[in-house]
Amino acid sequence: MGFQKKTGKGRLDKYYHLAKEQGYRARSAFKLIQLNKKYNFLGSARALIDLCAAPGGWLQVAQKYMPVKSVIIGVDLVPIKPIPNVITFAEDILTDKCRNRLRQEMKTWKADVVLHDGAPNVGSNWSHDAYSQTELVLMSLKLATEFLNKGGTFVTKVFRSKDYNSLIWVFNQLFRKVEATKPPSSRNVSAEIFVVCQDYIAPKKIDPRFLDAKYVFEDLILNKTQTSTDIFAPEKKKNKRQRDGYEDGDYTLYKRIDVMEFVKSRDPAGTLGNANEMTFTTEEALEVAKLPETTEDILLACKDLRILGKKDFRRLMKWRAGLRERFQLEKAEEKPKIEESADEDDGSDVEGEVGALATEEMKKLRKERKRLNAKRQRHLVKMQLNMTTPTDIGMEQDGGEPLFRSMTTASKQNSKAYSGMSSANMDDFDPDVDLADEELVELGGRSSASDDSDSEPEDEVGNNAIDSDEEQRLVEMEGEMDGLYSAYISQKRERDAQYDIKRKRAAEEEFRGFSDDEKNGSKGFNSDDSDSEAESHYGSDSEPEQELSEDEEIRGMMRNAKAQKAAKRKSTAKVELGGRAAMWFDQPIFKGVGSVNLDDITDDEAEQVSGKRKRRADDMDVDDSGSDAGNTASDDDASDFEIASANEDDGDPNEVELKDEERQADYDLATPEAMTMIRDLANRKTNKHELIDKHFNRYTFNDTKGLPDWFVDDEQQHNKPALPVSKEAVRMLREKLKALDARPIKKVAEAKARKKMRASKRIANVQKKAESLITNEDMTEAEKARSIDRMIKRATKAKPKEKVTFVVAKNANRGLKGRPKGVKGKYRMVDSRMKKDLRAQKAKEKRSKKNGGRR
Ligand SMILES: C[S@@+](CC[C@H](N)C(=O)[O-])C[C@H]1O[C@@H](n2cnc3c(N)ncnc32)[C@H](O)[C@@H]1O
Repeated sequence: MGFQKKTGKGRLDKYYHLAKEQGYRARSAFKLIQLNKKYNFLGSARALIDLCAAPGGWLQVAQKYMPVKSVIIGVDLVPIKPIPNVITFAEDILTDKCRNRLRQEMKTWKADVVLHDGAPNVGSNWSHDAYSQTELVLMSLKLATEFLNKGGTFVTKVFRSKDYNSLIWVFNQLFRKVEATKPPSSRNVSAEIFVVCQDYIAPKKIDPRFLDAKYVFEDLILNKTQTSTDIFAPEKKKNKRQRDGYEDGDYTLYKRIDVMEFVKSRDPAGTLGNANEMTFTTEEALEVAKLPETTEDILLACKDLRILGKKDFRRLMKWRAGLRERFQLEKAEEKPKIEESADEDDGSDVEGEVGALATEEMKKLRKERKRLNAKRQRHLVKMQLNMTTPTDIGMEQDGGEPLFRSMTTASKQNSKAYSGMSSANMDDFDPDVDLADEELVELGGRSSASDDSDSEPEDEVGNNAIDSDEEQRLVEMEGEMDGLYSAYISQKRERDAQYDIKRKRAAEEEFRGFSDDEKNGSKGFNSDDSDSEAESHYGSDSEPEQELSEDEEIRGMMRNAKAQKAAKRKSTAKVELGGRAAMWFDQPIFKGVGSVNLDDITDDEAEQVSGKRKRRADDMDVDDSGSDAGNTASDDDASDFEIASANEDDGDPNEVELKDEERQADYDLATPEAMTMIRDLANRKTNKHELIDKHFNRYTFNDTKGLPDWFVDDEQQHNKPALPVSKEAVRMLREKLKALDARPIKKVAEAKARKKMRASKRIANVQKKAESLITNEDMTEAEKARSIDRMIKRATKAKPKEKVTFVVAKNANRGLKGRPKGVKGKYRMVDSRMKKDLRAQKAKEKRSKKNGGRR
């Protein structure tokens, strides 16, 4: 489908093109442009050091935006192609050699700005890269403390990783203002964040531990109860520093899991929410892939777990349930418990006796309950057949135990059996296994069939009960699915940095730093909407504890989800500190560090260049968040799948200003091109990014300045890319049009409706008359039938067309206004010519009929 430009990072986006057009060596140049636009640190700077500067994009920007004759020094591992008025050299910034060289170049000067955009040469070992990056940041900070003027600015790139908070804390010790932000030119998929540290304090003495990686990163311990935090407060679970990549705290990596991980997981919703793709790699998984139940839809859903709609989610859960049964996972998980209880029985003799007595007692109790349950089942059925009333049942309750409470509980238990998501399988039911009360009730219908004491034929009764239970189960399952789905959504959101960025962009049109969010009490993350949403899902928290059976997986999953939610609510990135760090972290300056937010900046720079360009593809974006999400609804709600609007992504002011009607027009699916795009999006043959990419061509950034208006208009009208059109889309559109054509025009439809109404009135009249006729005892049946027949004929007989009298407008009738004398009924004024013509035409028609149609 069309052309696709791909690079290692996924695509060549508009900033790539912009950079090319403006002669920047790297697209990253726009990051500095946008950062400077917000913080304006280049305009007044007289000396700047760029650490990790190759190929020199940032140096070019610095040279352009700083006053002439400023000192600009760039260093990188690799040599940098010369830039006028910029000093560059190749060194490793981690070495003393580099520091000495910098001292040499700076002489007595101090820098106003130190930049650091370093990134280790990314290899396959992500954890190593993330670690190296953090080291680079700390080293560049070290260099900054040496070379920066008091009041100077340090700009650094950091990755969202476990060490993020620690770094921010250190920055806060040395600078008066620290803000984390993500310029629009930084890809959302990238884990990078830029931290702008302003107003260097320049303390006389700096505690060396501030800049010591071992000290800075090892002292943080996260509160154990915290299971998840926002994307800026990644969790840490161990006292020791974990250099194992982003698994715990960072949610930006593309994560693949094997399907069996999902199948075996006790928290399938969380597992789905945490991953991007499920693959069939293990032996078991390959076997699963061959199964007939592993349908095309399942495979598709596995491919992109980020856009699972409710339907897909449900499908995956059911598929998982089937697989768990196939692999007998439920039984496997249950067995140890049974064995355990057997072990417990091997106690001392006294314990054995007590145990035996208890067992005896239990048996009696169970028998009694079985009997009771059977009775209740019968009553239920009777009630369903209107043979009794609910009060009858209530009267028969033993010990005031409410029947319906038990039934509800039972059905709750049943729901797991129905959904196949847990261990209780009706077919596997063994009456000898020690059952929970609710389970007894649940299976009452069945067990009573084998209970001799209740000799009544109960097969039917049992079935009916099961049917009604099944209905309940269905409802329950739906409820639980909703809960699980929302757990999946919230897990996904937590992980999904993109979501937060989009949300922020939608909420804020301005490029602002995280200090604004601090003002909001870090509302953005800690009191995430999803929480309240989740609360509503788990609003039934008031359910009595006992109703939660230990072994149920669904309940387990629900509990997990609840716990996650609860922890998330509490998770204001509560950090527990060890040693002296606790004191430091208590300082007011550290407040809010745990709640750093990403910000977005407007994309004016891009707009300037791109002029009036319109990206129709962006407008084609579908926003489900009518679901979750917007998407949020969309999201939230998930919409079934989420493609954020172009505005959210790009902050394109032109598009923000689009009027509703214009949008309407752009969203119209009246063209086969639009229909093709939407179909491809919906069928996941393409995605938003591909669509956007496809709409960039070599004319995209053509400057229209200075061109005559007629030319620009002409271009706008005719210079459009030829969009792909699929046969299917054309067919659908044609059908749509056909259906439209088939509709009668309004006036005809109204006339037909009037006719119909008149006819139905006549029929109603006839009916009335017929009724009175039937009760007439003076008439014989034959007479009645005849007169009804007549009435019907009269009512349905079409009225003869009223004759139209033609009046020739001559003599007294010439120029007459109003009805001519002596003419009754419909009339029409004609001149003599017309009358003759009509007569001639009629004669002609008559003749041609006589001659068999020949003239
Ligand atoms: C993203 S690029 C910088 C791009 C630059 N800001 C620009 O606009 O052109 C990251 C650079 O960091 C450099 N780098 C990584 N580790 C380094 C180190 N230890 N010392 C110096 N440079 C390093 C890499 O060579 C790479 O050129």
